[in-house]
Amino acid sequence: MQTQVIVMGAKGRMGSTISKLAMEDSQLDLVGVVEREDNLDGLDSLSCKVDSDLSRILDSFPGAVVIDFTVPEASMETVEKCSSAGAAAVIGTTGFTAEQSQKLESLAASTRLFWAPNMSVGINVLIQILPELLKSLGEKYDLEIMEIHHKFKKDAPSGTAVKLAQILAETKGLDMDRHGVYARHGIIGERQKDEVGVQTLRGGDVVGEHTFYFLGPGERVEVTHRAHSRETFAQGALRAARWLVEQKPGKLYSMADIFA
Ligand SMILES: NC(=O)C1=CN([C@@H]2O[C@H](COP(=O)(O)OP(=O)(O)OC[C@H]3O[C@@H](n4cnc5c(N)ncnc54)[C@H](OP(=O)(O)O)[C@@H]3O)[C@@H](O)[C@H]2O)C=CC1
Ligand SMILES: O=C(O)C1=N[C@H](C(=O)O)C[C@H](O)C1
Repeated sequence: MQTQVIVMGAKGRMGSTISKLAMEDSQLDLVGVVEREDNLDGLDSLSCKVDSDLSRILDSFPGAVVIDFTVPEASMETVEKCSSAGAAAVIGTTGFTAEQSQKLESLAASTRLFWAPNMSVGINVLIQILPELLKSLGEKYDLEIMEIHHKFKKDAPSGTAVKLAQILAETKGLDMDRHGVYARHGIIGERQKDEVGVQTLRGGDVVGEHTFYFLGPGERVEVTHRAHSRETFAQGALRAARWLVEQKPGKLYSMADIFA
């Protein structure tokens, strides 16, 4: 039985990649794509329903999984529509406010919802193992994170850096709301022991690069993840869609649930 998928933002960098791979996946049926009213041309090659209104497509395919890698305000609208229609949603969008994230958590009680800021295997394996590395290194090792992305990226720091910074900060007994340092400039004085620095670089066509620095006495450990193609994220999103369709509402699922 094929899993029906609907892709939001089908002309976007991620939406177009996900649509392409969905068409090539024998376990999936790309039944619809959504783009803005004034941007619907050139999508006929996808051989599926093309519309500017998700609800109209969901009327035809109520059992579909909606995949949304767009912008926060659009993704929130997607989730609301899926919740009303009883459809499942895989969200890859980053840059949500705290309120929007809370809304996703609350809607997940009654809607099959999946959100991950990075759907590559590599980053999600690092989410599992970096806390243990940091614990093993001990409290003398300062934590800093740097991320590099293409010049078109609208949010900063990346959702990946935000998520891993919080996880690793908590491993050190810290909290990014209090201990996060996102810019350093001028006479800043000595680095405090309880700082966690997150630095952002933007330029070129970098798909996504994250380096985690563990800086200790006389040595440092650096762990870098480099995404070479958006297909790594798209394959993760399609894997999540195949998995989510079999789940029940109850929590905001993430890649850790698939890896479990
Ligand atoms: N979780 C993960 O693994 C990954 C997450 N991402 C995240 O996915 C998101 C999208 O990234 P990317 O594909 O590079 O971005 P793009 O800008 O290439 O695509 C965004 C899409 O959203 C659409 N869009 C923008 N604004 C609106 C709106 N107000 N209403 C409806 N649709 C809208 C755009 O449509 P239009 O073309 O008409 O403007 C476009 O199709 C980002 O948040 C990024 O961080 C990216 C890669 C991996
Ligand atoms: O905007 C992107 O491109 C990416 N965004 C995600 C993030 O913000 O972490 C994931 C990936 O790094 C690519």
